[in-house]
Amino acid sequence: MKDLTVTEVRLTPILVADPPLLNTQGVHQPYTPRLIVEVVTADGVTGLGETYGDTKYLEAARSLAGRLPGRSITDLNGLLTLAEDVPLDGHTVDGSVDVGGLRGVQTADKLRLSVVSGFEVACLDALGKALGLPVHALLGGKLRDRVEYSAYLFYRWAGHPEGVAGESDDWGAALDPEGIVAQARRFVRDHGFGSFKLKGGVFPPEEEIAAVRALADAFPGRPLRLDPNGAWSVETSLKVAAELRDVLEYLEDPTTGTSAMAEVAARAGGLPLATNMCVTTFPEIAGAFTAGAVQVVLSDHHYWGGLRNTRHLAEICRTFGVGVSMHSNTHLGISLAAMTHVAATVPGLHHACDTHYPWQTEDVLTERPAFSGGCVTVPDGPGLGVTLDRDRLDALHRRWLADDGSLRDRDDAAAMRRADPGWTTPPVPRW
Ligand SMILES: O=C([O-])C(=O)C[C@H](O)[C@@H](O)C(=O)[O-]
Ligand SMILES: [Mg+2]
Repeated sequence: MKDLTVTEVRLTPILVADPPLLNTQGVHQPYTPRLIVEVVTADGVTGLGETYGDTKYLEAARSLAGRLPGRSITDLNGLLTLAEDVPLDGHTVDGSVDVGGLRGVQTADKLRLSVVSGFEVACLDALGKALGLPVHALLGGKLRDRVEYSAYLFYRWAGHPEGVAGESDDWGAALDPEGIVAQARRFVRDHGFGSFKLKGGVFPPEEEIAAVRALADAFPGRPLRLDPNGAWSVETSLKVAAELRDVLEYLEDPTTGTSAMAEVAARAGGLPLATNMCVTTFPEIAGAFTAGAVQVVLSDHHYWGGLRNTRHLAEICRTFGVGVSMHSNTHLGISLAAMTHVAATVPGLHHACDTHYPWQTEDVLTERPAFSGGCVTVPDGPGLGVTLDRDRLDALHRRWLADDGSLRDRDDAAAMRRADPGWTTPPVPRW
C-alpha cells in the first residue's frame, strides 16, 4: 500500500524571460513572475504544479502550503475547502480588472482558486506518478491523442525599452499587417499552427482590421480570432464584427462587461463572441449565459481552480450549448502539460487552445513539450509526463531573489512607462 500523505511542499518563485509583447494595458515586462509548486509524499514521490507568481499569489500559496502536510494527495475536494480559509490581504482584491493579466475582475475567491490550481496539478502529478497513470486517466481518460493549439500573435517591439535589462531575441518588431503576417508564417514554420489569434486593443481598430484581413489573405480559410481585451465600445465592436464576420472564427472580448457583450452578441450578425474576461468565475456564468453574452468560454485551469474544475466548467458550457476552449497567460511547460491533459478529456473541444508557450525561451523542465502540426501529443507516461530540471529552477529563482521587487508583480502599464513616461492604463472603452 502506497503512502500518499503529503510530507513537504516546496514553493519556488521564479522570474521568466518574456518578450516585449503589447496589449491594451501596456507591454510585457522583461521578466514575469511564476510560482513552481512541488508536493512531496511520504513515499518520496514529487508532483509538480505551476501558477501565477505575483506577491499576492505567493503569500496565499505559502499559507496554503503550510496546511498540506499530513493530508493525502488524493484529497482534492478537501484542498478546495482548505483554500477557502486562506487569509488574504483585502486591498489586493478590489474587484477591478487585474493589471496586466487581463483576466477580468479580481476577487478573493478567484485569487484562492488560482493558487489552488498549482497545488491541485501537483497533487494529480504525484498521484499519477504513484499509480503509474497519466493525469488524463485520473480525470476520466483522454478523448483524443493530440491537443490543438493556436498561434498567439502579438504586436511587439524588437526589444525591451532602452535601459531596461532583458533577454533579446531575433523576432524583430511586428507593428503592422506585414509584421503580423511574418510572425504568423514563422509560427507555422516552427510549430505548424493551423489557426491564429491576434492580440488586439493596441492600435486603432482599423489597423487591427487590416492585420486580420492580411492574415486572411495569407492563410485563406484558416480560423482567425481577434482579442482586444474589452477595449472597444459596443458600436466599435459592431463595426469590427461587420468588417471581419466573414473571416473570424470568433471575436474575443470586444467590449467590457456582460451587458455590453450581450448587446454586441445580439447585433453581430451571428459572429460568436468568446471570453476570458466576462466569465471567469462560476458565479458569473448564469448572468452571462442567460443574457446570451458569450458563445465560447475560454477556460483556464489556473483561475478556474484546477483541472477538475475546468472539466466542471466544460460540462456546464455543454449543458447550455456554449462552446469551450482555453485561454492562456504567460506560462511554462508544467502548465502546458496540465492544459494538454485536461483538454484531452473535454468532449466537444471545437477550437484550438491558446498558449503563450512558444514565446517562452526559458523553462524549468529537462525537455520542453513540443508542438507538431500545431498540436501537443497527450503524454501517456505517469503523471504530467514532465521532469523538473533543478538547475534551471534554481537559476530562475536566483533571478527572482536578485530582483529589487519591481518585477515581482506583473504590471504591463509600468513596463510601458519605461518607454513612455506619461503612459497610464487606458480607460475603457479605449475606442
Ligand atoms: O486572451 C487573453 O485575454 C490573454 O491572453 C490575456 C493576456 O494577458 C495577454 O493579453 C497578454 O499576455 O498580454
Ligand atoms: Mg482574451
